Amino acid sequence: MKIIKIKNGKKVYSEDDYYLFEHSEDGICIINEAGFIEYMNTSFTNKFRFDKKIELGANIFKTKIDDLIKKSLTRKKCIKGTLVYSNSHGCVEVTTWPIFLENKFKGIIVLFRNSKNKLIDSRETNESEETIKLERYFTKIVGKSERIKKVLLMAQKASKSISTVLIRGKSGTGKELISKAIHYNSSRSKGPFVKINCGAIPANLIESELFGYEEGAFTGAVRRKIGKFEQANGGTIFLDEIGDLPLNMQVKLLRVLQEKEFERVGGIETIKTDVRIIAATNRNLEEMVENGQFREDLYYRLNVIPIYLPSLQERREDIPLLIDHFIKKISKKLNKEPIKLSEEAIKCLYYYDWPGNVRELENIIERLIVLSEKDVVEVTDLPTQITNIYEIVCEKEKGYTGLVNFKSNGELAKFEEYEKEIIKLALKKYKSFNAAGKALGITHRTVANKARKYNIVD
Ligand SMILES: Nc1ncnc2c1ncn2[C@@H]1O[C@H](COP(=O)(O)OP(=O)(O)OP(=O)(O)O)[C@@H](O)[C@H]1O
Repeated sequence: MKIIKIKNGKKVYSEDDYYLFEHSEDGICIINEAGFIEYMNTSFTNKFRFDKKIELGANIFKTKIDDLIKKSLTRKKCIKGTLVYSNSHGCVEVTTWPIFLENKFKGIIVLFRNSKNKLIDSRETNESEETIKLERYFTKIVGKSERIKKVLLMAQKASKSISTVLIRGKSGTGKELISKAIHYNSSRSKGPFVKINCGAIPANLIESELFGYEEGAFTGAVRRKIGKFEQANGGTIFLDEIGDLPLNMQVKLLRVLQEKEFERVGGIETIKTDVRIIAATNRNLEEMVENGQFREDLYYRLNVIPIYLPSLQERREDIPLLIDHFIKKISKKLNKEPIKLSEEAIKCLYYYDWPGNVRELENIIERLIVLSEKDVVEVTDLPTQITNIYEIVCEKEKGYTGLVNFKSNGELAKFEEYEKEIIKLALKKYKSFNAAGKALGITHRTVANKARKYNIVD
């Protein structure tokens, strides 16, 4: 019996790995860690596939496959439940198991079975369902991972209050996006949303930027200027990079937070303000407080509702969805045909560490849309900083599992075995004795000698 599988983005026929599953009455589906369907047995295809988009190579996050299954993948957990389908198929019992190979999450196996208990007419799971639904502005923020869902629910709750919010997270994780969603989902949405980047304005100008100035306040102040706090009256002010605010300005900000009033630079009139404050930073404010660089009282005033945005690395399962989102968004903006990425190219993006987070992903997709001349973008079309990491991941998948767990039983191997693997890896990655030697900090002659010794080259 022939079984179709997907390997490296291509359909291949195999009689080996999944042969036994073909004899099962139960529907069986295997989904990899990035959400791609790698295998479906005949029973699943004939009896349990209720959405045409559920096919080999499809990503489950783009199908109507049940949330229970998506949840099992994002949580890397076993989940049992009864699904009720509105058509003639009735109740189906679903069980999922996470697959771990050498402590690395590889995906899930999903088993579908017709339920004998026809009386069950509501879904039962051992997981508590999220009862709160995301509202309009938050549904636009892409992400299905548990971590981002928690952030969005917290941000939605924050939007219903007037308390100060402090958003933490590395650059490009979406802090500004979340703060806008909080504002536009709040009762202040008709008021202005005003942003100021505290890190981008020189220390001597920040006071007049925040609070404005009166005519003649300093040389060059030819007429009165309204500051950001006045502009934001009735709305929200977003203080980005709050950790960069100089200490003397921190005192003034504290007064606005406590008394809701300030004076323009060079002015005597006290101005009342009605502004909701959302601050953001990627700096460690707690450490700054300890070192005396950030006022403790201001820290507590700001940190009323803390929201931590995870890096993209911490929620890799959102990468395929974000890729899809940016392809649609950017190709529309640039008036270009949407590109397609091969399954392997998506996997490659999945394994990259994304130091610049979602912004970096957005920029890469834009670059691919602008430069791509092919129908399908392959791994070789991706920037080398991304493919280098992928090569190492592939090496690991082929058996090289890192120095400590080099042997499958977890024991250390002989020193020479490590050396051989390192030389092999370096030559594969850098192609020449010279470059490999440079990377390893040894001479090209040593690399060449060792490569011969271990029969890596003739
Ligand atoms: N979950 C998401 N869904 C869709 N787009 C996102 C998401 N997260 C971030 N983006 C996009 O990524 C880009 C960077 O986001 P944003 O400017 O909000 O990050 P940031 O954390 O404020 O960055 P910085 O700290 O550098 O100011 C923006 O174009 C934003 O629209």
